[in-house]
Amino acid sequence: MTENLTWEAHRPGRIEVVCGSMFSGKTEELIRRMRRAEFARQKVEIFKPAMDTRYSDGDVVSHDHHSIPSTPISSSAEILLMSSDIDVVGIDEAQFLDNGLIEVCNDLANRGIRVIVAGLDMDYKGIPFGPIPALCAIADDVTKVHAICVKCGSLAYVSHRIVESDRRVLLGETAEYEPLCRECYRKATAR
Ligand SMILES: Nc1ncnc2c1ncn2[C@@H]1O[C@H](COP(=O)(O)OP(=O)(O)O)[C@@H](O)[C@H]1O
Ligand SMILES: Cc1cn([C@H]2C[C@H](O)[C@@H](COP(=O)(O)O)O2)c(=O)[nH]c1=O
Ligand SMILES: [Zn+2]
Repeated sequence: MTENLTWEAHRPGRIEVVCGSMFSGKTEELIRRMRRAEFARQKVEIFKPAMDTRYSDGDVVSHDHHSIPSTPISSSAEILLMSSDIDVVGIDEAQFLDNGLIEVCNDLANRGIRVIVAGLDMDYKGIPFGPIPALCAIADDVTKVHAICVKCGSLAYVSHRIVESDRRVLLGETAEYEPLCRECYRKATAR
């Protein structure tokens, strides 16, 4: 774990990215970091794309049903408008937000705000997803988390879609996706 453990005491602006496949623990890790910031009496605000209505309209909810209140947004620019006077900004499901998010996160960090972004690094085809790759490039810290491959038990690296659809955005959970390792994904998608 490369989280900066001295952050609570010093409060430099920074960008942290938590990325990985579905079920890898991104949301749990985001909630953990936000709760620790609250214990440190930091003012926190969590955002998520309004279109992510999977478990709740308002809360960020993990697959294990841990939750934290959030503000749904339709565009990354709304984060800037709502972050004055905030110490720590959290953003979940950031792969669904527009590329303006990269500049927004930079602006916030340059103002001294700690920004924690969680999102899918790749879509179901294994292609880098939305603003996440660029955010990894400019981040001060990147944590890649891993689910367990449901076929063989090794570390998963990608989310395999198990329903018929070639839309990039398709909300879902275990009925629609399974985390697989490279080898099992290759076998599952071989024609
Ligand atoms: N194959 C799996 N590997 C690891 N965790 C899984 C798996 N399937 C379900 N889970 C559950 O998902 C939880 C992580 O949920 P969450 O933080 O919402 O992940 P993410 O945001 O990365 O999709 C784990 O604590 C575990 O209870
Ligand atoms: C791979 C992939 C996923 N999605 C959707 C499915 C879920 O609603 C979210 C990911 O949520 P999680 O917290 O990471 O489990 O994204 C998608 O729309 N397209 C994809 O390719
Ligand atoms: Zn496997």
